[in-house]
Amino acid sequence: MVIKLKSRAKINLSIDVVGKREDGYHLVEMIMQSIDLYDNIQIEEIKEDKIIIQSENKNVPLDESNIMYKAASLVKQKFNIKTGVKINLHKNIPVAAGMAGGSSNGAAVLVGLNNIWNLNLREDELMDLGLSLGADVPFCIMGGAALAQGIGEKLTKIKGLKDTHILICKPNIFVSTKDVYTNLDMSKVRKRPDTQMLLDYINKEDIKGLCTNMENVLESVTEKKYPVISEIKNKMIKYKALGSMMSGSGPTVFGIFDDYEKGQYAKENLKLIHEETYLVKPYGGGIEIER
Ligand SMILES: C[C@@](CO)(OP(=O)(O)O)[C@H](O)COP(=O)(O)OP(=O)(O)OC[C@H]1O[C@@H](n2ccc(N)nc2=O)[C@H](O)[C@@H]1O
Ligand SMILES: Nc1ncnc2c1ncn2[C@@H]1O[C@H](COP(=O)(O)OP(=O)(O)O)[C@@H](O)[C@H]1O
Repeated sequence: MVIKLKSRAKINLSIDVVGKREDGYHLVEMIMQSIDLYDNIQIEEIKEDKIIIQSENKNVPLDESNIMYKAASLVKQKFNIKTGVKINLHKNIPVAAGMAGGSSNGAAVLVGLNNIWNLNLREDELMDLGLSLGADVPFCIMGGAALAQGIGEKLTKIKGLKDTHILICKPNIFVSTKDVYTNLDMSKVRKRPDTQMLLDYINKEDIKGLCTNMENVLESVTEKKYPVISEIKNKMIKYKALGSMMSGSGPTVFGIFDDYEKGQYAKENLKLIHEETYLVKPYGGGIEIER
């Protein structure tokens, strides 16, 4: 059996850190939004008891460290499955970018194998399984838009963005999420988000209110190290984005536009310098099985 999936990226419309767990993981409050930028994944069942990962993207590991390998291995062990899978990944989501590309790929493999091996796991069971692969994996399974708490796994669905255009721009640097959290010093954070106020703006569809008040405390680490992030944010505003911010641990910067033409103009200009620039729409779902 062969199954094809769309594995979608996310952006964070806000990130606050409200505490730290004993194991070093940070307690967060984040507003998550799926976007219609996706990787294509094909999973094929094979007779041998093996997990084979293939990708044409040179930045993606093909060994046991690939989160898709970890997801398949977890399912095989938990359900004592003796056949294997060949997984092919076509990457469109920038790698190590703050857009949960890897987490989304892991989520897609869980959803795909649930289908291939008729495991009949409910979405909440898949999300519990996904948490052991990474803090953002449960959200990637659910998709749409959510308030994320805990370490990112306590999810409350929210309405999310609709009629906006989101310009994604990833400068050619690679950021480690672990390093960013490790170097975070909350006393150096200039401004923290008022999460409830942002949720109210989203609920009222007041995109301007959202855009002028979005904050990501992780910018204090990544933006300081890489000035190119501030440069892209300034350009987004110059090209008439309603607001611009870094996503996740970075380095991707996004800008929100209410007008397609303005977004397109900004894209054409930013793409001259930063190859990985995409104009996308918010998306209301998570992983999608292609029939
Ligand atoms: C920052 C965020 C915002 O959505 O996204 P990305 O930048 O990765 O896209 C997430 O919190 C990233 O989630 P995710 O990338 O799944 O994290 P994991 O793989 O579980 O953890 C990677 C490392 O980040 C740190 N980590 C992660 C999540 C969290 N709430 N606190 C942490 O301190 C831990 O040090 C961990 O070793
Ligand atoms: N399927 C995968 N796709 C992308 N990166 C992966 C994957 N599996 C493991 N990785 C590793 O995870 C790291 C973080 O990648 P990624 O998930 O794209 O970052 P982020 O969550 O910041 O967007 C990469 O540097 C890469 O080595």
